[in-house]
Amino acid sequence: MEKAERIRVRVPGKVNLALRVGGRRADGYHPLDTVFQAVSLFDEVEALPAPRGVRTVRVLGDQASLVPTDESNLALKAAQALASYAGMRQPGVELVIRKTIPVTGGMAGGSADAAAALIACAALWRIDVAPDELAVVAAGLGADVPFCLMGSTALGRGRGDELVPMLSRGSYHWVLALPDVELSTPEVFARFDELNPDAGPAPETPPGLLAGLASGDIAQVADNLVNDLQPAAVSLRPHLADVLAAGVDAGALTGIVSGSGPTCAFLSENEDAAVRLSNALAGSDLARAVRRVCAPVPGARLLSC
Ligand SMILES: C[C@](O)(CO)[C@H](O)COP(=O)(O)OP(=O)(O)OC[C@H]1O[C@@H](n2ccc(N)nc2=O)[C@H](O)[C@@H]1O
Ligand SMILES: Nc1ncnc2c1ncn2[C@@H]1O[C@H](COP(=O)(O)OP(=O)(O)OP(=O)(O)O)[C@@H](O)[C@H]1O
Repeated sequence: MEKAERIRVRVPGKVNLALRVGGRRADGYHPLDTVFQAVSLFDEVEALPAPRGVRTVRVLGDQASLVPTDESNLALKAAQALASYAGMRQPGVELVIRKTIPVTGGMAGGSADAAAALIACAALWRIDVAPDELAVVAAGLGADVPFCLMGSTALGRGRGDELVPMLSRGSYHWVLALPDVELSTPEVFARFDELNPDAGPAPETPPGLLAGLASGDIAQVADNLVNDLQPAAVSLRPHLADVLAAGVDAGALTGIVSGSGPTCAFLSENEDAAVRLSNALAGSDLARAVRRVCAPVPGARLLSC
């Protein structure tokens, strides 16, 4: 009997090193000027053959119960979008998601699963799709999905889905604090609107950030991290201010809210400093979990076995 095909894709979460946000557009989205960096916190998506018309998803991991398994699951939506793009009629797939990226954490967890599902289903269904075409399908699924395909470090404009890969030197050691509070991305953008009623086009990414990334100067990168959604996230969840202060007190070069939050990301000088910081934060009761990651890492990739 032929062995069932087993396709696995690994995909990283992200932090935004700069997240400059402009005023709400007529379509409800906000213009962004952002620098994404993919970090070594990975979800895994497995695609198994299923009968024609049958598409299911199972989610495994600590926070699995927070992820829908109906057609609103972003990985299932990705499978559907790819089938439509390729003009296939009802191809089947059984998806299994192993989650490590925090759910509604501001690290693009659902977007990552969508990106991984695109690669996994393309392999399972033997669709020969060029990376730039896959990026178009990805953008239709959500603003962060194209970056989850690309990974590494990239500049994002438009809704965040118009990407240019960036020159980046050096290895970045982050400590992520996952506070025990919830925040939804649309809610944070809506609070941004209340706080910035006169916002115009997205402000520029600080030139010092681009220079620091190009030269691998971690201190310069740390000095130029910026997140325009941070005041909105902190005003909705004031606890985040305590988490940010605790990370800096415990030795981080600096700390920022990741994307729309609530995850707080702290940049450390080197790996030893990151170990000390993560121990200090894990010993506090400010976060439900603390993770140490490095960056940048590649985007969604097939695993060979
Ligand atoms: C906060 C970030 O993670 C930063 O990278 C992204 O901007 C959010 O990306 P995402 O979650 O993939 O976004 P989507 O799933 O496309 O949109 C979710 C919601 O976020 C808001 N949204 C998202 C992106 C953007 N440029 N402007 C927005 O206002 C909208 O309310 C939208 O309905
Ligand atoms: N495969 C999936 N994994 C995680 N969340 C999913 C998935 N499919 C749908 N969702 C839903 O999407 C919403 C956003 O979850 P997600 O984990 O992507 O948040 P996030 O990381 O804050 O997003 P972002 O950083 O892209 O704004 C939640 O309501 C979640 O239940």
